[in-house]
Amino acid sequence: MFSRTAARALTSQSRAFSSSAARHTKVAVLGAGGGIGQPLSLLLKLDPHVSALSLYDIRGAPGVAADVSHIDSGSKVTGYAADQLDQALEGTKVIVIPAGVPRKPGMTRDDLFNTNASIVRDLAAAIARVSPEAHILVISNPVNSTVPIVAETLAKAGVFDPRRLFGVTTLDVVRAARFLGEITNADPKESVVTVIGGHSGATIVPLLSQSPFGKAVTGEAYEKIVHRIQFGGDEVVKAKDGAGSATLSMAYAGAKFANALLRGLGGEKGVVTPTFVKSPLYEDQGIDFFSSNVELGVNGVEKIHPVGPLSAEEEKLLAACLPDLKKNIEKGKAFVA
Ligand SMILES: NC(=O)C1=CN([C@@H]2O[C@H](COP(=O)(O)OP(=O)(O)OC[C@H]3O[C@@H](n4cnc5c(N)ncnc54)[C@H](O)[C@@H]3O)[C@@H](O)[C@H]2O)C=CC1
Ligand SMILES: O=C([O-])CC(=O)C(=O)O
Repeated sequence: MFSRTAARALTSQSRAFSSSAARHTKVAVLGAGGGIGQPLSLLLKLDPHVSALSLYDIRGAPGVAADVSHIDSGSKVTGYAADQLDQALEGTKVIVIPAGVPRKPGMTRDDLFNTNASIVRDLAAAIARVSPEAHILVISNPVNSTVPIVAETLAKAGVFDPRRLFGVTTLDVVRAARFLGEITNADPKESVVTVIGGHSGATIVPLLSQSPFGKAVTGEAYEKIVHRIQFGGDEVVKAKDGAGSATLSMAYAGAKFANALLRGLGGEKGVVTPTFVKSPLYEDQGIDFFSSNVELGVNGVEKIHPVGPLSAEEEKLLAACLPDLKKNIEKGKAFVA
């Protein structure tokens, strides 16, 4: 049993935590009118850490903002039209970017490069000018290339801080937990899987051997679940049959990652999740962006964790990942150079 003094101490500690976790952050969504942008804006409106929500798109953001702004949570929502990007970015601490075209059946994520590279570069250039200290969460595909594009654009402007740039790979982590839960009958909250590498096909490397549930999966079942995690995006593209790619699960994943970052920025300790960041882990092989578990804190990236022990199968998956990832990163950098 707690003594009265201990109970009082706990209460004041939890008050202190809730005040550090209270609404204090202005967040922008660039691409807020889209399939991801709309539900993501809704979920961010519900996040207790968000004090203001700035919704921008080249079309439709004021309407989405008017709609979301009626929800009875504490944050203030403002929509911005195509010619109001600078106003949308003013004073933002966290910027989430789901702007750009999605896949249709038969396309790879890399097929989106020609359209999305310039969209992301131009948004990054505006961020460099108006809100260079913001934390930037890149959802737009191909993530393996768009994150280096943002990094190079910020670097050109002299404002790149690797602690504040994140490729959102959370959907791979969400899928891995769900798919593993499905085959092991575990609650997905218990069947969490670290996913490393990048965000497309063979560059997605799930580390099932590090999960108590995952390490029990072997043989054909192992091959199948790895393939499903790597190509989960294709399942949705195929089922939507020309109407786009994952939007609702991605909005959930984007809000989940944003919440983790906001908790870290608010001073919560021990917030660790995979994300695609500038990373030293495979730099000796010319790969300077990589997703692995990252501790998020008051400055953004606090600590990049090593990948940990890998099974023989995972070593093979990683060997297949690295050359593809390297090409994708180089393509992004070359675009800005
Ligand atoms: N990282 C990940 O795990 C995932 C990434 N994606 C990617 O997210 C992106 C968006 O997907 P959806 O929302 O389904 O597409 P969408 O076409 O429904 O929405 C994209 C939005 O971006 C807007 N947009 C285009 N150019 C813009 C600009 N310069 N500034 C601001 N907004 C602009 C469009 O007007 C549109 O509203 C795609 O590239 C897709 O591949 C999708 C799912 C998962
Ligand atoms: O598959 C796509 O094009 C969208 C995406 O990145 C995903 O669902 O993982």
